[in-house]
Amino acid sequence: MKFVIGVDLGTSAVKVVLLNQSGEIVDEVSKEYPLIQEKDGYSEQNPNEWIEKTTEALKELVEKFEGDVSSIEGISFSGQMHGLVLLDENRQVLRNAILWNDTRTTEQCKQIYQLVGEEKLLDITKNPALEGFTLPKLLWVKQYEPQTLEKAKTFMLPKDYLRFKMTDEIHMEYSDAAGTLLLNVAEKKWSDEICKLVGLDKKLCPPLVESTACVGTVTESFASVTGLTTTTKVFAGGADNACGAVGSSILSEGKTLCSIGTSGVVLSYEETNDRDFQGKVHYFNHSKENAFYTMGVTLSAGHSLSWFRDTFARGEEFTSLLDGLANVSIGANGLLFTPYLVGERTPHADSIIRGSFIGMDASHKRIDFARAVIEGITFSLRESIDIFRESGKTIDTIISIGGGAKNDTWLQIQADVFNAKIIKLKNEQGAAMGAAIIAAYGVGWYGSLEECASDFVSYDKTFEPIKENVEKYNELFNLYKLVYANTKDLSQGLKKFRKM
Ligand SMILES: Nc1ncnc2c1ncn2[C@@H]1O[C@H](COP(=O)(O)OP(=O)(O)O)[C@@H](O)[C@H]1O
Ligand SMILES: O=C(CO)[C@@H](O)[C@H](O)COP(=O)(O)O
Repeated sequence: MKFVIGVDLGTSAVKVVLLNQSGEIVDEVSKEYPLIQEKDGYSEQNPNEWIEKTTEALKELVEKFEGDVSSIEGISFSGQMHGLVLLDENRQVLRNAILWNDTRTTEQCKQIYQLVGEEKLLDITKNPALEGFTLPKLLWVKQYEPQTLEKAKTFMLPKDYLRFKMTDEIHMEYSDAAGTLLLNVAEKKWSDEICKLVGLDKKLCPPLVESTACVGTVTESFASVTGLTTTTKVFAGGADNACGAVGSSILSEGKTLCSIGTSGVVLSYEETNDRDFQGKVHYFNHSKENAFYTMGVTLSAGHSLSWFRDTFARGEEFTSLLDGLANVSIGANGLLFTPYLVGERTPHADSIIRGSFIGMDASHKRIDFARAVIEGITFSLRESIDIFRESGKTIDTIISIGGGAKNDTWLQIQADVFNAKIIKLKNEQGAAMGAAIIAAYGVGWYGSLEECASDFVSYDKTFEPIKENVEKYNELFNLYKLVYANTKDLSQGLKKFRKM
């Protein structure tokens, strides 16, 4: 039997999965790491912690593996998007990585519009300037830590840095490069024009490759600490959402994905690069060559639930926190939650807005709050679905993955709020699975990602929308949408009282 490994470098943890040639997950190991949030809007991680935890996870996986390690033919990656990693000329990390959910860069987003122009930016990158993307972070470092940028030789994204530490090779692949705001998405090359207009040296941009490209083999030093062999081929991999799409077989037109990890996304496959969503949703290169996807992003999806647990039920498992969720009626007994814990992206690109519970009543119990959090996250994702529906897409079936797909009641809530059939996969780890599929295709087990995904991805259960629930949720959703407009000024006023 032969094997491949998929590594998903998430925001809350790294997950490594060992897959056999029949597409079965033989083993998986996960290691958590923290977010560093020193100030309001800041969100960083230490890249060396990613390496440490991934090394530990791979070592554990290999130690438990009973077969011949050289039968692990390939390894590939999925990673949290947009995070800025800066390396000096000795390939050493210059500062903590600034992550996708860090919103300190509102000023730099405005600068990008002034320097590039909104129309040109959309034309070249297919996306608006959002705080989470990488270019605003580069400009923030240029403005506030100029000595760091002067020392920088190259910038990287999280999983590309991890792959570099395994192979000694520096690359970036298209699906993640698309989230930097420096890539000409349609032409698949770094944009000279944007680099010039914003005053960044294009030499900072690493060489570009396809997600499925073999970029080397595991180095001797990495093999010696993990137990892997130096014959294992390393494939570039993809952005976590692109890999989530591969790992859920979202590889043809008409397919929709909902992924609830730390962030939450609703993603739709696009065959071409010429649809016009006026920047209302992100438009990125897929991990499948010359394909694309559009997506709406809720910044704090799973994060809202983990924040709620860590703040009010520290140490409890999600399963116990959510015990009794199904017994709380729709609308959490009159409680609404908006998940704007670190600001929002879709449909409100707003770094200042913050979350709220509306309708607190003396009778509310902790489980009502938990239900309100889950419903609020789901309403937020419904706003992305509505953008897609308004553009003419039919969304009647959605594959749901990520930590949020672990709870069946939440999956039924998704079916009722989205008014669509929800499919749960046998393995909710779509992104790690996607990475493993890229490796399986890369080593030649299959002739295409589609063939591999159709063999490896299998459905577990489906959740049909219940008409009566859909109607109740439609009414609640209309109230939910009013909360943003009514709390926008309040959030602005409270800004100066936040942790600076
Ligand atoms: N048993 C569970 N029930 C409901 N939600 C869960 C459960 N386990 C995890 N989650 C949610 O999933 C999130 C983590 O999802 P994951 O896909 O692992 O994230 P990431 O890829 O960002 O690291 C948690 O923040 C939590 O909200
Ligand atoms: O910023 C985005 C997408 O644009 C996020 O989706 C990140 O890619 C993080 O993903 P998770 O850790 O939540 O999976």
